[in-house]
Amino acid sequence: MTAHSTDLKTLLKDPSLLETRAFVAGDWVDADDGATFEVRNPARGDVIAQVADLSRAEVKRAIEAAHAAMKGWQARTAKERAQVMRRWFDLMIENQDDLGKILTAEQGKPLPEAKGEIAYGASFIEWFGEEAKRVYGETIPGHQPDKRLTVLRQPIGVVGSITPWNFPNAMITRKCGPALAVGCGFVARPAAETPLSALALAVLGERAGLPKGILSVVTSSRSSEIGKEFCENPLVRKLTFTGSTEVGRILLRQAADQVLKCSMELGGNAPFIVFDDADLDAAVEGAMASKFRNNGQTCVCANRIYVQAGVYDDFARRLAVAVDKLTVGDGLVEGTTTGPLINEAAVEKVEEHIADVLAQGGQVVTGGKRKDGLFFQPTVMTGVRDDAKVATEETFGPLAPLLRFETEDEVIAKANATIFGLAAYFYARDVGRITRVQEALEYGIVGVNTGIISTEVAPFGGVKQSGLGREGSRHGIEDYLEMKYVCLSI
Ligand SMILES: NC(=O)C1=CN([C@@H]2O[C@H](COP(=O)(O)OP(=O)(O)OC[C@H]3O[C@@H](n4cnc5c(N)ncnc54)[C@H](O)[C@@H]3O)[C@@H](O)[C@H]2O)C=CC1
Ligand SMILES: O=C(O)[C@H](O)CS(=O)(=O)O
Repeated sequence: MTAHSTDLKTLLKDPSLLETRAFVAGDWVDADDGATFEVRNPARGDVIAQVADLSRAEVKRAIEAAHAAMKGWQARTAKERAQVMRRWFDLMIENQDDLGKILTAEQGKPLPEAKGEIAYGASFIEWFGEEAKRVYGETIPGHQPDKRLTVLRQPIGVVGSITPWNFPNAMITRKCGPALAVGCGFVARPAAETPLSALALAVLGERAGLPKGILSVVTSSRSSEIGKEFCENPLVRKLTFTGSTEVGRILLRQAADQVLKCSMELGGNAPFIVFDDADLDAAVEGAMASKFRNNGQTCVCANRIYVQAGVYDDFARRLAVAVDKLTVGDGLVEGTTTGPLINEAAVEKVEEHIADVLAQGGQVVTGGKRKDGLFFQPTVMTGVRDDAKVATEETFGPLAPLLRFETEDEVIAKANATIFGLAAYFYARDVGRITRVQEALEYGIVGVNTGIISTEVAPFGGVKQSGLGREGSRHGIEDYLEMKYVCLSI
């Protein structure tokens, strides 16, 4: 670990963005029992903050306050709510540099990438502020002469939100954007690894004019306890979760008791397919973007790279050259392209996947070893078998495993042979092949000749065991609305 500590406050233009109290019912509070948990900088290992460690009692108060605040918030017009959301967006962009530094300090991604996440996260606040003005109802021709039928679309109610550490800003705004824009109350429980970005978001939301109590950020190290409060509290009408499929299953089981409506953005195992008619330079560029963004810690990262036999060796060589240009280091240091992994378990997972490929006779082309602390060499491996752990489990780290294939039918079958179905990518130029492959891949998102697919204007989400529902786009607002059919007899 780097010796020097991270004195975050001195790095910020506005140190008041570095909040360590929880935001409950419109007040900044310590935990009732004064408990706190540590937040560490994964690049340096030092403690950068002690944050309020809430229990269910405080979360219950936050839920009740969100429920109470909805009446007044829903009484405002969609335009008035949109104006608050727009101010929130503007404040995020004005403070992008500070928000980026806070994010890099607690999550590790390089500052340019962190600032990119702030812009991406802010785009959901902007987008759904606008979308809220277009939540239309319906009139339906009556089934009897004296009947007038209408359909209303109303805010679902209080939303409980649980999010991961890998995108500590955008994963929250992708949820609270639509929820708050339509008039819901929102209680966010961020990952304990990265609470500071969520708290800074609330500081700006309060400044933008969100009414007292409509948004809470309940920081806690006791994730399962908070999850149970969300699932068991009768005032909660919606649970929205982003994280692993394993935890998604736990929450869905818990939510079943109240038949609680859930949105789930879960794990992935993205295939990245390079056909022999691909533009190899473009394919290398796409693989670099998809595989090594956030040091491989995204649910839509290329997890298995299939290369058609005729271009396998050439692609492997070109990819290794590009990977060797990456600069691993502290995300707050200029020039760093690749930060640390989030924790020791993440490092060990990458080591386990590499060892497994080697044990099966595969080779390391470049990288392959951990560096000091939580840093890891970006790695390319060849000779990877279809039954390797890296082909069936999500690595969530900087490992690019290359698997060889012969035919289109063979690679589609292999790409689809997983319980996951979030993102898939392929590079080809033949229009018939592009059409056939994009239709045959069983995924919620398909990148064709691109490795980056994320945008607020398109529906993000998975099929199979990668999730339920969609976030972003005009569809993303549906998860925070209920439909009411009114049958008027005249
Ligand atoms: N589909 C998507 O958009 C995304 C999926 N993921 C997936 O999540 C995993 C990596 O992120 P992690 O944060 O490690 O995932 P995780 O599933 O371990 O944790 C996600 C969040 O759930 C909380 N949590 C854990 N156990 C819980 C429980 N029993 N009850 C309530 N909350 C609980 C954690 O504290 C964290 O805030 C990977 O599998 C990745 O693919 C991560 C980000 C986005
Ligand atoms: O958590 C994630 O991995 C994000 O959903 C990926 S993205 O939205 O930034 O592509």
